[in-house]
Amino acid sequence: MVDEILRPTTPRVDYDTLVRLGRELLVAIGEDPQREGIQDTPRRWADWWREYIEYEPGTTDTSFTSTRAGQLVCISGIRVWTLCEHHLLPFWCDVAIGYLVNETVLGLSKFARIAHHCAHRLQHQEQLGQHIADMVSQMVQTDDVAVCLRGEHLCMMMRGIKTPALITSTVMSGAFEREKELQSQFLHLVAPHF
Ligand SMILES: Nc1nc2c(ncn2[C@@H]2O[C@H](COP(=O)(O)OP(=O)(O)OP(=O)(O)O)[C@@H](O)[C@H]2O)c(=O)[nH]1
Repeated sequence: MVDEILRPTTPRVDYDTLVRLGRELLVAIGEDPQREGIQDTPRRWADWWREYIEYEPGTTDTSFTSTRAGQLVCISGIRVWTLCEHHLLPFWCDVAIGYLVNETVLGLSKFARIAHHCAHRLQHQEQLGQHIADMVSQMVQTDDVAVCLRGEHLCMMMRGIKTPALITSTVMSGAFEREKELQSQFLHLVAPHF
């Protein structure tokens, strides 16, 4: 299973510690954890971390035998939310994935499951793109994989430089790296979603 290769086991949170840290966080920012309205906030905060970290993507590897190799398949418009590893603030990314069919055709929903699976960790955008490309590549058993991401980072929007900005990154492997025409075709086909 590819999931096991890229991420040996689903990580587990230390829930009780998270609840305690949630309480300490409130105190550290000058709040009274006993104040009405935030008494359950440490528990909710721990729940959110658990939901995020212990995310289960479901089955990601249903595949079929291809009748003919060479088709370009693109899946775009997948939106994921993830967390910037520098500031622990969210960023969203719209994800487009393309591959040249070899012998294996992956179930269409699995591309979105893979993208969400890869999103549920701390990282930066370039890592997210590479994780998705690596996992898709193993699933479809070819290096001919392209991934394009466009994202907006709260660590740039609501703090620091405080500017809206869209960040686009790409991963081009195999034929997508070698053949500029194929690369352009992929980017043209997924462009309406960006
Ligand atoms: N390449 C890349 N950089 C990121 C990503 N997310 C956050 N960063 C950047 O990580 C850098 C961290 O820089 P530091 O100078 O250590 O931290 P900082 O003082 O909070 O930086 P500012 O955001 O400029 O205020 C910043 O430039 C962020 O914009 C990402 O997904 N990819």
